[in-house]
Amino acid sequence: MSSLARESMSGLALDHRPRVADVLVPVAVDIAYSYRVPAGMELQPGDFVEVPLGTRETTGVVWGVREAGGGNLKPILAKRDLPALGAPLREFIDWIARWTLASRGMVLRMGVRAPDNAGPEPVRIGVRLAGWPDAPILPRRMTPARQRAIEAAQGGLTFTKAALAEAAGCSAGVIDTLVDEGTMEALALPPEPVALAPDLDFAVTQFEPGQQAAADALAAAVAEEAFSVTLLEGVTGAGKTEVYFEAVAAAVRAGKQALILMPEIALTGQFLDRFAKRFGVRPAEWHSGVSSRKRARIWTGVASGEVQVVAGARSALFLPFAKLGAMIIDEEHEQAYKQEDGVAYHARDMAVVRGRLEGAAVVLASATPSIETRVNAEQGRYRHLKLAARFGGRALPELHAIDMKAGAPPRGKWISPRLAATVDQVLARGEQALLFLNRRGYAPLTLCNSCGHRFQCPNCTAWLVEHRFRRALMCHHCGHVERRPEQCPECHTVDSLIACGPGVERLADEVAERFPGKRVLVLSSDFPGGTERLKRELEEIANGAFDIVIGTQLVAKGHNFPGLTLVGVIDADVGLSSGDPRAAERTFQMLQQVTGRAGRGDKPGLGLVQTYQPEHPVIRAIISGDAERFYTEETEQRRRAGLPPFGRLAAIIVSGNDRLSAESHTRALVRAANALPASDRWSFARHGALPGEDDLVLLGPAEAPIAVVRGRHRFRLLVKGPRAADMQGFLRAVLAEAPPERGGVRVQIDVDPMNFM
Ligand SMILES: Nc1ncnc2c1ncn2[C@@H]1O[C@H](COP(=O)(O)OP(=O)(O)OP(=O)(O)O)[C@@H](O)[C@H]1O
Ligand SMILES: [Zn+2]
Repeated sequence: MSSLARESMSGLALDHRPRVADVLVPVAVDIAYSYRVPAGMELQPGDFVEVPLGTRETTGVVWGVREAGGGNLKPILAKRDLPALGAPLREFIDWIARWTLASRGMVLRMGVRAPDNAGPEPVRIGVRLAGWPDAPILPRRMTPARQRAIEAAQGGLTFTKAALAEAAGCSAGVIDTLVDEGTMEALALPPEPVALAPDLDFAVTQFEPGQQAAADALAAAVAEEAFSVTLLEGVTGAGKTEVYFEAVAAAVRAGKQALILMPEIALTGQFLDRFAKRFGVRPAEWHSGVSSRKRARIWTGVASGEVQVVAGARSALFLPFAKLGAMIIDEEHEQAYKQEDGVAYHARDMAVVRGRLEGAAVVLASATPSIETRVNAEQGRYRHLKLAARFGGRALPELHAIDMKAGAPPRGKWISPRLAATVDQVLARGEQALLFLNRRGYAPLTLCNSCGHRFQCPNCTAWLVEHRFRRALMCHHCGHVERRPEQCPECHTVDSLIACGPGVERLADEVAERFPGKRVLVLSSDFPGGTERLKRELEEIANGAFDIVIGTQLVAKGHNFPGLTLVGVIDADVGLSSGDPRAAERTFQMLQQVTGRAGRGDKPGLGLVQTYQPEHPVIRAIISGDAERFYTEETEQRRRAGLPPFGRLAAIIVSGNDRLSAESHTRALVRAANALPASDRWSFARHGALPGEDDLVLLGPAEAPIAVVRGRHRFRLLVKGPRAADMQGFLRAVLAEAPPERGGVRVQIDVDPMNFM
């Protein structure tokens, strides 16, 4: 007789039928494990439970409850006091796992890490005058500081110690003494709310007619309280942020929640302030820089509906919204939305999925939408709103190409005479210039002048990048760091090492030499001080504290620097020749975004683009300002090549401790694909056969362009096929048919890959 039956017979159980719960646990397994539900425990799908897992215990989420004989299943240990995961979020987790081929447990992990990090709330201590107002207790000895503290506390209000010390202009020690003396009393304060309710009428934006129409359309979409996707496309500086704030307002007005996803949330101090300017308070912030305790509280607040607006990085997509009304994906074209390690998912695409499951309005905002999103809008799957002009009658920057074949700077210099002369003019007018170079460090390659030795990473197929600031040679792929030696390790010649090519640090040397006495800032993500430093620096740029800013792509994203009138692109050709199918699109977006930083204030902007290929279609499209033409041509090329969004791609990346094991497993995968029986869900062009229009094709194996990363040898396969093919079904079948991964071999699947390295 099972123990459950015994319990039932003894009359302990409220429910007499034995029940089994299928519980998903946050580890790398796809199936939900079955556990016996102890008598008397009420469980619903979505409930958090404590379960035994091997030799340990873990928190899992109930995926289903069935009536069945529990047999000798292990029992659920306890039900946790956490808000249950709603059905749409559970479905979302299943959906992502199916789409990415990740295990459901790993996807769940992304959604439930937060509440478990909740340590006990730190107790906040407040102080106030004891005996106020009738029976004050004065300290035995009065000092001016004590006097000020007592005066500041008049009225009987409760202050935090720090706030009172600041108001009184005294140290916290003075307050402590007053508490010891009995003059003040200390008491525990309730925890600070994680986010205050936005005030929809705090500062209503006065829109221009075009903006107003777009804002109304977004508000109407949210008011439908049904799933929709709208592309909000507007030139740089058009006021997209202000406009989509009205979608947020509409959601809150309807008693619902809003999520704003941003590609680089850690850098968006400016954004949070703008939100506060419109709504009086900042939204809840969600990213890796937020303390885990605070995240745990936001998680709970989002689940209860108390937190109404969240601005966050892609992981915010897994928050347990109680009633999601609107989702904004800002800078939807950004590659940062694609997560590459662990579960390989694209947050923009998954946001659309979540929006559908939640019945929410999704807004994709960008000045340079991805081809995928553009096509969806053109084909009517998405609504399309356009803001064609900058706010306040400001003009888009005037753009010119500088042909470096004709007007190149001397060797070892990167700023052409024409760009330098224009910087002089801009600075003379008291305006700011931005020099953009998307290369961190001092120089991308170091070599020996005497024997030609090149410094390569010991773990990766990559040159070491010199970082002079840190006096080191660094690998940008694995983080390997070594000292830059005095002599060549190969031929031992002293002082023979030379830097090849420019990085932002080297450009800074040239700027210091060419523009002496100017205030120059190099903005790069790898300087010490991290996000806090960057935030401050971005603010200072906006306040005009620098004349020349040198920066990587960090400066290109969404910032508003009113005094900046000139953007000089040092090397527009950098990304054009890579083998990436999105190379043209990315370069176009990058150049459009960075030149879009110019002239956002009262004065007109100018963009100068240094290039060796002024005739290249991407460069021509940028300079002419004919974005439509670029989109049309690029879309047509994708269509002809059967590339996304007209066809689908998936990458299979096989890595191993040595080249041979990685390569032979890759070949085994190819054999497995060729050995698959025919299916009615896909057709596969077997090796040697001419692929038909509806066939999936397997390209490769090819050694990855960066063949070794972190000591692991990598091979790639690319599956390409029509939109309608069941790509995931095919991938699953191949993996099932292939031999098991042995000897340190690992297979990663990347559906809709953005990275081909
Ligand atoms: N209706 C308005 N009233 C007052 N200020 C506005 C209005 N619309 C836009 N602005 C201001 O214009 C500037 C540009 O707007 P915003 O940054 O939203 O543009 P954007 O379209 O997001 O540009 P980008 O794509 O370059 O990030 C901001 O300083 C913003 O506050
Ligand atoms: Zn490396």
